[in-house]
Amino acid sequence: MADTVPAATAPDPGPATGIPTGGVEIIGVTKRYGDAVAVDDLTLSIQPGEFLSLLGPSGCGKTTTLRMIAGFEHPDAGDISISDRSVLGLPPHRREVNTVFQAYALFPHMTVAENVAYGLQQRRVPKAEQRQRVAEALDMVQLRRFADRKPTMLSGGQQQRIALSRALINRPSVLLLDEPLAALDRQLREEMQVELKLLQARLGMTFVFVTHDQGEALSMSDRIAVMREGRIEQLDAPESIYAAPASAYVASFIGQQNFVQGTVTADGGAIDTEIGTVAGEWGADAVAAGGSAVAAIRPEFIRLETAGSPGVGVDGRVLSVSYLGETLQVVVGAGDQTLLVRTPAPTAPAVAVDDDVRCVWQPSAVRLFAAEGAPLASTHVITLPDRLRA
Ligand SMILES: Nc1ncnc2c1ncn2[C@@H]1O[C@H](COP(=O)(O)OP(=O)(O)OP(=O)(O)O)[C@@H](O)[C@H]1O
Repeated sequence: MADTVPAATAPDPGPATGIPTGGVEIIGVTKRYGDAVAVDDLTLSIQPGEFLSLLGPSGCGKTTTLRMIAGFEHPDAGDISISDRSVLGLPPHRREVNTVFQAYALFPHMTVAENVAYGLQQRRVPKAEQRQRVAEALDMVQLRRFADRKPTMLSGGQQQRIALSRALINRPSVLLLDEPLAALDRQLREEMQVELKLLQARLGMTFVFVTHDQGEALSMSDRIAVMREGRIEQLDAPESIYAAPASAYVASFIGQQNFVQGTVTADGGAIDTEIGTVAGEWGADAVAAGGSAVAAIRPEFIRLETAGSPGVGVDGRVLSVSYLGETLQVVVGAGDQTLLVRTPAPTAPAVAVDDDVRCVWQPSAVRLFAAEGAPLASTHVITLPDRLRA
């Protein structure tokens, strides 16, 4: 995320071949920096017109992957093709891509229209055509009325939309976006997410979007590639990643989870834990009987009932109740384990701290995974106050 240089201009699309433009094939790509492997034998096929997000924690190789597609970095091994042609060895400006960075780097002394026209000017596109294309590009982001203003007279969100229209004006087949919304405040970011998705659908252009924000990836993407240490851990539609994560890592990275550690039972379909036997469905590979595993239950899949009610679950005591607007968040202590429960506020049961309750869930909502060696990234862990342990 260090670039402050406007994205390179893209050439006009190649000759019509009948092959839809904008597909990206990454085949067995590795990138090393000294001894560190930033991207590790990565293979990924991005469809023309797809909105694909690369999602993962800092340092997992998202930006390096994007920069190799753009041509700012070069793989040590493997191949990358765009619209069915290998781009290895091609400089950024000869690829059918353009990039939008987090730092939008608009020229402050130029007007909005001059900023957007910059790439066309460099390519000596005739003035009349420049004017028409700038107007079109500003219309795409609904900012034509600001054409004569200086960027400093606009909000952060408007400046980012100008950076977008500057990247779109050369009609790239693929738009690469490296955390373009990270600098915006939350409300603006959410508005821009909707706008970006609408724009992408309208243009039918391939978008490759780098983010470490799972909400952003879930709300915009056709598919999400969850990355870990230079590799793809899971590639799937947002709803599949959310409902059926393949590993505890993916489960911990997308949404919130209650993780309960245990040992796989003899029949292999459950784990024995501190809060009893928890049955569920295996994420990817099942662990053999007696092995260490973890059960993951999302807060919104747990229902609160009165203590002693029937149903699969566990009895506990309410430790805290927080009103979050649309939802009520309740933390329940059961032995040394705490469970986070989230329930729609309008239909939430009336519960208060120290109430005895029963947390109930459907076994089909529980995912079982092999226990990870390292602690899970966003494992829900709350230390019980001593007074509540007794
Ligand atoms: N120019 C470089 N020189 C040395 N190491 C680098 C360089 N660029 C990236 N790396 C290393 O490669 C790994 C992957 O970095 P990369 O920037 O692709 O991750 P990322 O997932 O995009 O992280 P972030 O979200 O923080 O940008 C990291 O360990 C990083 O330190």
